[in-house]
Amino acid sequence: MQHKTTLCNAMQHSATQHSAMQSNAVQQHCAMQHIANQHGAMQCNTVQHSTVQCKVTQRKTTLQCNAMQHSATQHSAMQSNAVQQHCAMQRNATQCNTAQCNAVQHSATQHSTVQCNATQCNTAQCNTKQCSAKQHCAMQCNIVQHSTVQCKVTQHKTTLQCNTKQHSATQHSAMQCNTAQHSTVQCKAMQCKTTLHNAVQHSTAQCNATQCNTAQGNAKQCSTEHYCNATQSNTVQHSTMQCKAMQCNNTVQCNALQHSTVQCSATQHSAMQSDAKQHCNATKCNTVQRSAAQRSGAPHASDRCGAAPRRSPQLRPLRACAVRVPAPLCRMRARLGWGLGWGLGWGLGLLVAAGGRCPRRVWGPEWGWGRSPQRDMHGQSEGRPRYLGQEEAQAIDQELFTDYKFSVDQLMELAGLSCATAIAKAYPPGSFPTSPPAVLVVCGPGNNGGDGLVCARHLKMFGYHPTVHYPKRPNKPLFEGLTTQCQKMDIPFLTEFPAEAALIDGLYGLVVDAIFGFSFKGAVREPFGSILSTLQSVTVPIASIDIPSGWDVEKGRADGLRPDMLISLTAPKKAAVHFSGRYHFLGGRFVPAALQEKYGLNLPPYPGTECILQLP
Ligand SMILES: NC(=O)C1=CN([C@@H]2O[C@H](COP(=O)(O)OP(=O)(O)OC[C@H]3O[C@@H](n4cnc5c(N)ncnc54)[C@H](OP(=O)(O)O)[C@@H]3O)[C@@H](O)[C@H]2O)[C@H](O)CC1
Ligand SMILES: [K+]
Repeated sequence: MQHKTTLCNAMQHSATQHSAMQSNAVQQHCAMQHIANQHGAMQCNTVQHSTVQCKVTQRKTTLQCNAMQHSATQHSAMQSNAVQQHCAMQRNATQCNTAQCNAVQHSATQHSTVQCNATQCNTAQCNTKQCSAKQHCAMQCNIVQHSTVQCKVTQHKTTLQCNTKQHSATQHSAMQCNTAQHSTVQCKAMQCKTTLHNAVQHSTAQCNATQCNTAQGNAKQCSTEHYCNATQSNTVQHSTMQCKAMQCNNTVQCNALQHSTVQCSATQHSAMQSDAKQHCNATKCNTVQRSAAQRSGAPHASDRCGAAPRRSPQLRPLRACAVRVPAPLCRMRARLGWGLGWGLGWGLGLLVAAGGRCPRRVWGPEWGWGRSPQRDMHGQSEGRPRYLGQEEAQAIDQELFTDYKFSVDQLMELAGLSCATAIAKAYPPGSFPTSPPAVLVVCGPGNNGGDGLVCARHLKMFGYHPTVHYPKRPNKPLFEGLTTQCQKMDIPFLTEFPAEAALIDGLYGLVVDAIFGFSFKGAVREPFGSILSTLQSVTVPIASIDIPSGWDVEKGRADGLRPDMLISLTAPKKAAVHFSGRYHFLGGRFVPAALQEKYGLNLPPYPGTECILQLP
C-alpha cells in the first residue's frame, strides 16, 4: 500500500538501477506495467526473473521496494542474497558489502516473515527462533528448492501476494496470471481472460502451458501464433508437465522446435517413443503413434513381457517375465479383486495366479521367491511372512524403541533407504519417460511421512529428481531435520498439491505414497482426502510405503489407491493381502532375530547384504 508508483517508476527501473534481478528478459513487461501504475511490489517480479531473483523481488514488502529501505542497515537478509550484483547496482559497492549482509543483520528482529527468505531458510537460521513461525518456514523454506515452476505456485499462493488490491481482476497482470505454475484452478478464468491477456501481453512466459490447457488452450486458441508458437513451446516455462499432450497432438505445434527433450512428456510419449528415446519429433507426433490406442496405454513394442502394466504404460518393465497371464485375465483379476468384493475377487485372483502370474516382477531366486504365494485369507501361510494386524505392528514398533533402544530416526533411515532402494530396482531411471526421472513424494504427518522424506533424500542420491509435498509437518526436530536435509539437497517442496491428476501424470514418472502407515484410522481427514482422491486418478505408478494410504491397515480399501508397488516395512500388514500391484517388497531390515521370533514374523532371509527383498 505504501508502494507508490514513484517507487517503481522509471527512475528505479532505469537501465542503471534495474538490477540483474529486475532487468529481465522481458523488459517490455515491466515497462508496460510501470507505466500503467500497476506495478506493485509483487508485480516487480515477473516470471522472467530467475528463480532466486524473482523470489527476492516478490518477497519484498512494499517498504523494501523503495530506495530508502535499500540502505545498508535495512538491507535484509532477503535483499542481501546471492544476487550480489543487484545490491551493487542499487546501492554502492561499499553499502552492499559482506559485512552488511552478515549474521548481525540477520538478527531475529530483522527477520520478518518477509525477510526470512529462501536464503535464510536454507541455512541453520531456518531452524532457529528467528524463523520459528512454522508456516513461514514452510512457505519460505521452499523457495530456493522450488524450481521455477514450483516457486511460482508458492508465491502466488501467498496471501500477501494474491490478495492485495493490486491483484484485482483488472490489475492482475499477465505476469501474475502466467506461469505454468498456476494450476488450472489458480489460473482462473477471471485472471486469464482479462483484456490484459491479449496477444501483446502474452509474452513467452505468459502464454504458458496451464493456459494452453485450459479452456483458452484449446486447439483454436493454442494454435494461434500468439499462444502456442514455437517460441512459447520451447521456453523454460514449458516443463514436462506443461508441454502436454494437447500440444503434441496439435500437428501445428508438434514440430521439432517445440518438442525438445524436456517438453516431450510422459503423456505425450507413447511407451514406444519413450523407450526408443525418440523424443517427440515431427514425424512421431503427427503420425499413428499418437493414436488414441497408444495414449491409452497400449503395450510397448519392446515390452517383452507383453502385458502393459496396469498403471504405467509409459514405464518400461524391469525384466523379462516368467509365466505370464494374458493381460485381459490380469485385468479381470484386478477388476474382480476390487469390484466384486474382497473374498470373491481375491479368490478368483488366486485362480488366475495358479495358472500363471500377472506381470508382477520377481527377479528370481537371488532377489525374491520364485513361487507363487499360497496365502490364506489373512495373508498368512506356511513359509511366508506373517501378515500383521495394526496393533501388532505398533507393538513391534514400540518394542524396537523401548526395549531395543532404537531411535526413531535410526529406523526411519533404514526404512526410507529400503523404499528408495526398492524403487530404484523396480523403476530404474532409464525406465522413466522423462529425463531426469521425476518422482513426486507425498508425505503425511506421521512416521510414514518421515520415511517418505528419507526416501526422497536417497532417491536424490540415486539420481532421481524427487519433489516433496508435505502439507502437515509435525513440529518436531526429527521432521524438521529431515525437511531441511531435503531442502538443502535442492529437493523442491510443493506447497500446493496439483489439483489435477493429469498434471501429476505429466510432471512425474512415479508417485511415492508416504501419507499414512500403520497408525492410520478412520475416515481420511483433509487435506489428505483431496490428495488421495487425486492420486486415485493418476496413471503413473504409485509406490506405497508400508500401507497404501487410506487403506484400513487390516482390511484394505476396495475403492482406494491401487499402488503399483508396496514396500512393507518390518513385515507386511494384513491389508497387503489385497495388494494387486506388480511389486511387493519387504524392507526395514532391522528387526532383531529375537523379536522376529517373539512375534513369529517368519520373515524370509534377505539376500546377502540387501536391505530389501521382493515378495511374490
Ligand atoms: N517398525 C517399523 O516398521 C517402523 C516403521 N516406520 C514407519 O512409521 C509408520 C507408522 O508411523 P506412525 O507415526 O505411527 O503412523 P502414520 O505414519 O500412519 O501416521 C500417523 C499420523 O496420521 C494421522 N492420521 C491417522 N489417521 C488419520 C486419518 N484418518 N486422517 C488424517 N490423518 C490421520 C495421525 O493424526 P492424529 O491426529 O490421529 O494423531 C498421525 O498424525 C509405519 O507405517 C512406517 O512407515 C518408522 O519409520 C520406522 C519404524
Ligand atoms: K503409505
